[in-house]
Amino acid sequence: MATGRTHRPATRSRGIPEATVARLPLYLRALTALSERSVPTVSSEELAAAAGVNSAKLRKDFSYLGSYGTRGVGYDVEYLVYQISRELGLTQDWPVVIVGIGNLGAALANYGGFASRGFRVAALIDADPAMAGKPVAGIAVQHTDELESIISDNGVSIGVIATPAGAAQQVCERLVAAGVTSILNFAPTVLSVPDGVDVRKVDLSIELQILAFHEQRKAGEEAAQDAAQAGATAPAPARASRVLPDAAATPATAGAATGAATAPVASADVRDNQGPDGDVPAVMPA
Ligand SMILES: NC(=O)c1ccc[n+]([C@@H]2O[C@H](COP(=O)([O-])OP(=O)(O)OC[C@H]3O[C@@H](n4cnc5c(N)ncnc54)[C@H](O)[C@@H]3O)[C@@H](O)[C@H]2O)c1
Repeated sequence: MATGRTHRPATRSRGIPEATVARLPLYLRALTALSERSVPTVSSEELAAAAGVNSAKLRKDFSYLGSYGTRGVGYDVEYLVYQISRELGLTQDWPVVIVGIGNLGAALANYGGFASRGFRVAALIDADPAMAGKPVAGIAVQHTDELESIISDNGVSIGVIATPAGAAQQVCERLVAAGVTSILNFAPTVLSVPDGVDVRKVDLSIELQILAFHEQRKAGEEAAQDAAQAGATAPAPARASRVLPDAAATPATAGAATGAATAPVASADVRDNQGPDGDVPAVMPA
């Protein structure tokens, strides 16, 4: 993938930790909002609060970009927008194809946030012949028969998969064979790709499960506080048993929250995506 190695030291693009890269879009979003309000400079504390990150982490992250701010003044908003955009490769146009134009694919196609961040939806592709030629978000859907020529004609390197899980691996293989080297996968399945191909996976049901985990922990903490405030009169074993039933209810809570809020994601999908990670971002490596 073109990342401008000619004008940047290779060590910089390689030396940025993945966790920092994952936070750069958060900084960029906060900085873009400041830029739109014509705010010229921002302190690390203000920017960290706006991005939801701690300020020491932010300063460390920006040191990887070679950006240290000015003491007493802060960071130059416009310059930082440019620096982060360049680091993320957003100073160039990225044509993207979306494959699978059902509920989710159509919603993604209609999302204005891609274009405003440099991702141009070059084509919408679906296997259903009845969809061919139908406009979605102002773009005529094309049949999968044309997938290879669409990729090469538009120089597409990023593909979005929004097909049912069962079709995703085959779609992925066709995309990769046609020249796509980065895939954003919404289908609830793990994709196998050759070396050199990056896959990121989005799973909202996992996010809901993480929220459910925090909800039950908060409930547990509140119960423990109540028990502590109740004081010496209550016997210790009774207090302990008051917290435990909530914790035991966690799996059911997570399942219910997921099923209710993400109707398209079947319960089998949720099981497929449960992993050992304690804190999985909305977009994660596949
Ligand atoms: N990651 C998430 O948070 C999240 C949320 C919602 C849905 N999903 C997943 O996204 C996918 C799509 O969901 P949906 O509700 O839009 O489904 P949908 O049934 O509405 O749409 C799927 C589309 O894919 C097309 N399709 C099927 N096989 C294809 C193939 N081989 N090549 C190209 N197109 C093909 C179908 O014709 C259909 O238009 C599902 O896998 C679902 O589980 C993920």
